[in-house]
Amino acid sequence: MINMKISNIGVSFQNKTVLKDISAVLKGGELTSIIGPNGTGKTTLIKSIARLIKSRGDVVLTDSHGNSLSKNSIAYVPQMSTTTTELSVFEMVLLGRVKDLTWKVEKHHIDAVTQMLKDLGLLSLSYFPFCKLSGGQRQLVTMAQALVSKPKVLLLDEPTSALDLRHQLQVLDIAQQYTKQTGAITLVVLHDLALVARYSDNILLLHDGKIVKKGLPKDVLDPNLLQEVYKVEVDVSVSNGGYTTVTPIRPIIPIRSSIVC
Ligand SMILES: Nc1ncnc2c1ncn2[C@@H]1O[C@H](COP(=O)(O)OP(=O)(O)OP(=O)(O)O)[C@@H](O)[C@H]1O
Repeated sequence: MINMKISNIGVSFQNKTVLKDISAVLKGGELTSIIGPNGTGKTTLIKSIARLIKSRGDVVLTDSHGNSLSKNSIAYVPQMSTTTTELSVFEMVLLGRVKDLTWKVEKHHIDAVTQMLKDLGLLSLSYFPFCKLSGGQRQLVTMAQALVSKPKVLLLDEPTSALDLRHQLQVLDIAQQYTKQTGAITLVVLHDLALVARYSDNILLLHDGKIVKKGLPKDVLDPNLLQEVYKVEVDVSVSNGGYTTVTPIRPIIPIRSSIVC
């Protein structure tokens, strides 16, 4: 089983501290959600783990024998791809295999891309230019590109933000299945706490650049804790179908007075 040890991650931008002493241990086969209010450092944390930005502290990824795994084992899917490439959807997803490609594209690469496009319902868009896709379609293609690279660590930054209800479930189902079947570590930034409750093995709750709680969904999705962090009264309940729902009731401080100009 792979293991990721995050120790004392800290990030500052122009002397402003954005992340402080973030430490956690993540295990293979588990999907962990990162939640917290806007601007609290979720994207910064995921980018630090992907080593896309400089940070203090350490991220050590090891296999079951304790050997270090390289940065190439990590796939990062950003919040929204703004790529203006004329490449087709098929070519974009094939780029996920770039580490394995030589001068020739082998049949197994084509098959892997075709299967991924099928799984995500994108096959009919195979030869459509990526730059002409809708926001949601781009999100699905970027996810497909990440998955065909068979990452040991899958980092997803708000992967459902542009998706309709069906595609939200589809993407998170696929991320969960991938995590369980391959033993990968998956970290997902999400705002929808009902989806968080449904798909997470663990949750990291961030506030003001710090982890205020980490643990199982039942422990982190606590109404009092959520009220304290999000400054909103919430109802956490279980539906007849057995799904946890988190309903915002009202802000505990008037919205207008919380706006800082
Ligand atoms: N390159 C940068 N330069 C300066 N400040 C930055 C930079 N990137 C992020 N920040 C600041 O760091 C803070 C955390 O940003 P981050 O994007 O990590 O938050 P987030 O929790 O992902 O927010 P959201 O939920 O709104 O996406 C914000 O105050 C943001 O303005």
